[in-house]
Amino acid sequence: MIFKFITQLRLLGPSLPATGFTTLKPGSTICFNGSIPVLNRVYPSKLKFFGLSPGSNGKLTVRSLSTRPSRPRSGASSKFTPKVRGDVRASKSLIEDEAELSDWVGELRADSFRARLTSEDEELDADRERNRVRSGDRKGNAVPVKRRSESELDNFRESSKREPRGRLSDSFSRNSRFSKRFDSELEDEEGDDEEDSSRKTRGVKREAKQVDSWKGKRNERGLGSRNTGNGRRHDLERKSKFREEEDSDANEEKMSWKMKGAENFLSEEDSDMDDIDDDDDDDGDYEILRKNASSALGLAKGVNQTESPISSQGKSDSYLSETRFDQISISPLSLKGIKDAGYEKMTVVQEATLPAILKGKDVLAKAKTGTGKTVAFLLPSIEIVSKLPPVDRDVKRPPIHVLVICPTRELASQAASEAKTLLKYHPSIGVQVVIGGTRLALEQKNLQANPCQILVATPGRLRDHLENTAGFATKLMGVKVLVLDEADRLLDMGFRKDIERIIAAVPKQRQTLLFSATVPEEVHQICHIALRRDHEFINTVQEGTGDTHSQVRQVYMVSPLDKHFPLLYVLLKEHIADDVDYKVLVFCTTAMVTKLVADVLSEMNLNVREIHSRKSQSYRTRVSDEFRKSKGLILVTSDVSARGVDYPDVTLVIQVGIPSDRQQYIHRLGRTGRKGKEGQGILLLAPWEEHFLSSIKDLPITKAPLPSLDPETTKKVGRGLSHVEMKAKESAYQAWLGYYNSDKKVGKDKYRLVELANEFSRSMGLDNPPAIPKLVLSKMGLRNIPGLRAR
Ligand SMILES: Nc1ncnc2c1ncn2[C@@H]1O[C@H](COP(=O)(O)OP(=O)(O)OP(=O)(O)O)[C@@H](O)[C@H]1O
Repeated sequence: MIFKFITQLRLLGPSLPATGFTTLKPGSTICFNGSIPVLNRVYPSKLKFFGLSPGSNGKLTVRSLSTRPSRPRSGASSKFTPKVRGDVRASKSLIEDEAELSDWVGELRADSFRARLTSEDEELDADRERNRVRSGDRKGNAVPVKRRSESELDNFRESSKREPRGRLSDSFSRNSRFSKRFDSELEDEEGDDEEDSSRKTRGVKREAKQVDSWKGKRNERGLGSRNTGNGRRHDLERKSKFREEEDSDANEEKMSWKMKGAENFLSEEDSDMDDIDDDDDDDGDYEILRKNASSALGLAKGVNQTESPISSQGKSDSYLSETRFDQISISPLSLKGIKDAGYEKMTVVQEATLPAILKGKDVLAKAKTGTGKTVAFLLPSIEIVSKLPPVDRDVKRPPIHVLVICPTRELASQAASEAKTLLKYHPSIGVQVVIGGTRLALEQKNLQANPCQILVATPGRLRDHLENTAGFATKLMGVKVLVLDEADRLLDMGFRKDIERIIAAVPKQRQTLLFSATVPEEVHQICHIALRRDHEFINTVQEGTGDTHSQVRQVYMVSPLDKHFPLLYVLLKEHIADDVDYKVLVFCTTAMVTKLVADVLSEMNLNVREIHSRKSQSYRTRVSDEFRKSKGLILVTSDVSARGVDYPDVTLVIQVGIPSDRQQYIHRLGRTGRKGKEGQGILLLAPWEEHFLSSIKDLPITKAPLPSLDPETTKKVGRGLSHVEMKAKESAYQAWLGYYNSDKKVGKDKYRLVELANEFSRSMGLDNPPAIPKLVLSKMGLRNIPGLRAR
């Protein structure tokens, strides 16, 4: 009774001691005899502050919000502590040089060793992981943000007028953020890979003739046109669109298909390195998924399972809030920029995060893909900069006030361009972008000539500037706001070293904002390296709605590898026949496999572009811009396009092979269904890849039957494959082997792995698998495995 009284008092007044809470453990529930609904309504943020989530039963669940460095915990979460670094599996990324290669192999060996000696531990870990997943821990949810009530909004509007803008809270004495160092040996993703291109001009012409027979089959698999409602038909009269000659800027692109010993053997920079997510094979879970197959068929047959209201134009407005930008207190200059950008209402995540950011809080925000997170962190950052005293023109090294880090070059460029839009009427605030793949010297010159208060960067290139650009470190000492976009990606092992280096280079007294559509539990464990202890976790994904959009229909198909090329072709043809405005992304496991798939589809006369890390930055930018503006185009891509890239109106996302983890699946799928629009997603797996499904079992993905393949199609695809260069096949084979070798499940049994790789080789039309340099084989831990050819 006394305890109840103290805690209730504490909730009503933060100045009172909360002694009772310190004794509570996460997961405990507290009963408040019916007062919780009232407390939650009146003091939701206070409940959240104490890590308390109100349950449907009127009880509170204690959830620790402390992100202090803690002792290593058991289970998957412990992977984020340095002591158990060895648990991190080898990178799936391209390993470019010998040094990286040795690091990678070091990890690999350690893994193989563990695989042999610690199977018991692994079982234990798997059990813990399963328990964690069952208890819903994986979602890492704090209190989901609901739409603000009018009274709450009024308070927000009022307080936003009262709060001095741009005040950076510096009243927190931070614990040393870097009391621990993490010694990941994995190298960064954004290497300035000098690259490539096959100069080959594919001379691809879109087929004008469409195959009507496919249309009838589409609805059986729930992949009907998004325009079905409008009864849109393919326009047979539409003129063929010729693909641009790819070698128009051939001078800029260098041939990268030189086999450079070991350099060329693995996957690539952009295949995901992370090891956050465990895909434990859980037969029980998978059984549930199987049982859901009936609903899968329901979905496949076009049953509308949509939860959010979709308008007749196939668009849901649920990502928008009721608050208009002109109702909140932001500078007139920003408001003008917003109006020009065409934004009227705030999106839910913008409405939820703006007040906290403007109050100076550190924020970790989770919101679904395509719901306006970029503006959510840019707008308040601009407001903060606009309230700072102007920098004296004579200052030799004008400070950078806002530093935004993005994991890929495309994303960084996109964020910078969004910032430019918002800054249209702020002539005194400059924005610049520094990304890999461009000349460092040119960027140095630009930074010198056009000082900027807002800098958007990829981690590797920023580090480069820190180390090589005179005065750059001094400029970073002016940072007031640090943003990590796609925070979970930036905090995983692939980027950790760079991010730690960057955090060490900016002042401790700053505000930090972490945004992503996926915030796995591990991020809560590790975010203390960037965030203050009292940060707010703002989760706009409502409990029970899942991390993907309900208006995006998701299906998976399972078929032997040798059918994947013909199936992919048929699925694309069907979609093209369905939707004259088709815009498709095909995600592949590695850069070299991406190139192979693009080559095959081009040979089949589909209108295809490719984008991956082995392409020059100028090529990547050009293709990305083209795809953004186009309709009637297929972009075959590696994970360089998985996160954040905002291509409007993507109609279909196909993922071929297992994504590196659950997060990557969600982000890739999130390229469609943006801004409330409808979309479709297909995951094409081989039977031995089905274990991945257990990691996405909470998502509304259902099994769809395979389209039938007539012999003519299979022959046609075979002919297409036979025209693809042998080198492309060799590189794809090696990359494929590298990718699956690092998969926890598939790579465990090396004998089986080689059998599967050779199945992949046969699927490319090769009788014998390509030979692989001995050095490469030994680095991969695959020497003397029967079935491999060494050279
Ligand atoms: N208030 C708004 N009203 C309408 N459109 C908006 C608004 N804010 C942002 N947008 C637009 O929404 C689209 C998606 O925004 P953005 O790319 O920031 O999404 P995101 O949540 O960061 O997605 P992802 O998780 O994939 O990175 C962009 O085209 C952006 O211009």
